[in-house]
Amino acid sequence: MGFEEFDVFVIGTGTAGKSVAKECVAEGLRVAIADNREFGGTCANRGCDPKKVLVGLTEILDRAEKMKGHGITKMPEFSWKDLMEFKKTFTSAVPAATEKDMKKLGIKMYHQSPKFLDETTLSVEGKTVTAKKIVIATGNRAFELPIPGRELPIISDDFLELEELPESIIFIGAGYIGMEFAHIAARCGVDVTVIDGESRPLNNFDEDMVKHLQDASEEIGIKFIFDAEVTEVEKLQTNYRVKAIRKGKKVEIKAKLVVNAAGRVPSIEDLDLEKGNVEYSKRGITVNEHLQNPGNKNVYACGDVSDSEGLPLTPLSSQEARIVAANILNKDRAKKVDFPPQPSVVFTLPNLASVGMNEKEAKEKGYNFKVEQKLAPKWFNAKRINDAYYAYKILVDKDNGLVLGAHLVGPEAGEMVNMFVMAMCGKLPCETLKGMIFSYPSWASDIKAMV
Ligand SMILES: Cc1cc2nc3c(=O)[nH]c(=O)nc-3n(C[C@H](O)[C@H](O)[C@H](O)COP(=O)(O)OP(=O)(O)OC[C@H]3O[C@@H](n4cnc5c(N)ncnc54)[C@H](O)[C@@H]3O)c2cc1C
Ligand SMILES: NC(=O)c1ccc[n+]([C@@H]2O[C@H](COP(=O)([O-])OP(=O)(O)OC[C@H]3O[C@@H](n4cnc5c(N)ncnc54)[C@H](O)[C@@H]3O)[C@@H](O)[C@H]2O)c1
Repeated sequence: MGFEEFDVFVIGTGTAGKSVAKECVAEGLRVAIADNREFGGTCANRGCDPKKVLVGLTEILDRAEKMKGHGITKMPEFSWKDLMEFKKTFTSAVPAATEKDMKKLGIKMYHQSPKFLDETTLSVEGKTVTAKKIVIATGNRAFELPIPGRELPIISDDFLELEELPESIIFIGAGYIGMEFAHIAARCGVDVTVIDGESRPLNNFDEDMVKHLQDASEEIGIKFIFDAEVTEVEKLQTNYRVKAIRKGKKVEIKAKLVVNAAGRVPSIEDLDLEKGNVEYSKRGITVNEHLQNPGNKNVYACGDVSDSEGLPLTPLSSQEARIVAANILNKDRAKKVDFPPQPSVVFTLPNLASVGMNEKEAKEKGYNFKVEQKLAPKWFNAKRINDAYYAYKILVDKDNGLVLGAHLVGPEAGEMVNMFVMAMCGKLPCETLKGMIFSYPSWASDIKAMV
């Protein structure tokens, strides 16, 4: 049994963990990092980045489909196999490159889940390791459905590795993953059904915008079954059968493949948190305003795994990592979590994007606000590419003209929402936005007409 001492031990090599490790080692601290999977985390290996590479191809198919009869005479042909090869050029180098980077910086690496032995001691790879500060940045993992046949569906990690697409897929869950992957599959010719226990997709997004997305999804052939709690998955000879209860009645559907997109939960079960007096709940590692654990003040948590007000999204993982590093290093910059407006985008086609308050929140908080809302397919930007799905809902504070929330659906909503982030962070009133000069014709230039 060896014994090693560190100033900081980081658990998890995703966006959050590697940022903390790098900042701390740069300041001369002795830093170690551990991961029980390939280094580099979810976003780069099996999340945002590879997903968006696949979306890139479907953008071409979508554009071509919409321009059929307006100049496009033949749909482009595509090869899923070649697309996956292209995707691998983004992902396959990530683990080795991450390790090389860590090694160069002098960060000690471990390739196993550490377990707490006490408040400052961990056991990893057969060694006992002590650290003044321990950072938990283990992210989320797919939620295992508590139903018979739970082992039969694949998860998003596996979808992103599919050598070929099956002829039909059932997605359990109409959240981010279910909707984004359903769009990819449907545009590549798969017969797609999405089943969800709620009465609509993407429950946290604006209902009106989601309705447009649902219409667009149905237009590309996606079938939805709502209010249906999945109760069992069965393997048949050539298909899988998904059983659900919908409004008291049994529903059964079949497909060649089932994807579990029913949510993600904190990855904390291997850490023996009790031994380290680390407080946690089913939402993740409990943190105070310094992202420090109230049970064990030597422990910080950041990224998806922290039970903070930050959404489980990549930019929030970076933001939280900055705060944790600043606290460990005792730096002057923001030591308390203070989240700026958090944009969230579902990369379906059209994109669904949102930042700030919805109408219910604005009402509850007592704002005196107006709602600027429109379906805008006749505006030049959408019309020139023959896209029927372009809509917005902007909440404006009547007292000072500031944007309280922006909810968008459209081909470039994922980019446009960032303009609203700037307006909100910069506290720019609508009159100021209207007086700005934006390039034309560009999607951003539409913002002046939206506020
Ligand atoms: C399919 C998919 C698509 C997504 N698309 C987007 C998107 O478009 N935009 C966006 O903003 N967000 C997206 N996300 C979310 C985004 O990936 C996460 O918010 C982000 O990666 C979280 O970073 P993190 O560092 O907190 O955790 P992670 O990147 O998940 O890193 C955690 C690391 O900890 C490791 N680990 C877990 N348990 C242990 C343990 N016990 N011991 C040691 N190591 C452990 C894991 O192996 C992993 O490497 C997507 C997620 C998925 C699944
Ligand atoms: N574009 C992005 O930013 C992006 C993309 C993918 C994932 N993510 C991150 O990953 C997280 C997880 O995404 P997700 O799509 O897995 O989860 P989600 O929470 O967004 O959606 C899960 C859906 O599954 C449904 N569900 C759960 N159990 C069910 C059951 N038994 N029967 C029927 N329906 C059931 C829920 O009602 C919900 O609508 C997101 O919250 C987000 O943080 C982000």
